[in-house]
Amino acid sequence: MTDQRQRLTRQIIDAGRFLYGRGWSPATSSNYSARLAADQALLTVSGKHKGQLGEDDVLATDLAGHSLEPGKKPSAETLLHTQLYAWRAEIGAVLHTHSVNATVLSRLTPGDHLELEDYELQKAFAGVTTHEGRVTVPIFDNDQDIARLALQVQQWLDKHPDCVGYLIRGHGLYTWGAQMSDALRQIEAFEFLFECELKTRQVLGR
Ligand SMILES: CSC[C@@H](O)[C@@H](O)C(=O)COP(=O)(O)O
Ligand SMILES: [Zn+2]
Repeated sequence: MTDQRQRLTRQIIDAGRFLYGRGWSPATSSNYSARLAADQALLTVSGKHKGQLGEDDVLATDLAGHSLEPGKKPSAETLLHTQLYAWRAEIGAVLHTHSVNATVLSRLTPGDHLELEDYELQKAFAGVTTHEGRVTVPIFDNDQDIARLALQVQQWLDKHPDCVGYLIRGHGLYTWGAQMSDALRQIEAFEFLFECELKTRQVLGR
């Protein structure tokens, strides 16, 4: 194994322990990845408990989502990762989680997006420097046809190049960053903000 693969594998395993520990990756849900090379990603295999990943529970793919390791079963949502690496050369890590708050908020929000505004923590997102602005989070209807879902996502990204993450309704969150630490920071920020949104709605009876 190359040093680079070993380092990224460790980051994925550690991310899984952390995200499972926070309750954001229950019951084998979620998938994680890191860019292995300009034209390759390293992704979690399908169906594993994400709090108990081992060194063999990742595989390399090309950016069209094809496995480069035939003996291993790639994540069902591989394409949702590789499309991001193909979209932006600066993306180095992608995380997908299934928290209660992301799931409930996406179900309670009608329409195709959610606006986060006036929160200081918006500054945890790449490119955001003030609370005085809106972070728009698209919400795509869930779809078991991942290629079709990836097409919807791509259409949004092409029109909104500053997008920092998205929700899939009743399913979960995708976000990304230059490094694994950036993607983890954004997951935490989204989770904090989703909880604020849900609590605010509860208090206001909305
Ligand atoms: C355990 S249900 C969750 C899955 O259907 C899927 O949404 C998911 O996040 C994990 O799929 P995986 O194929 O393990 O990467
Ligand atoms: Zn999922």
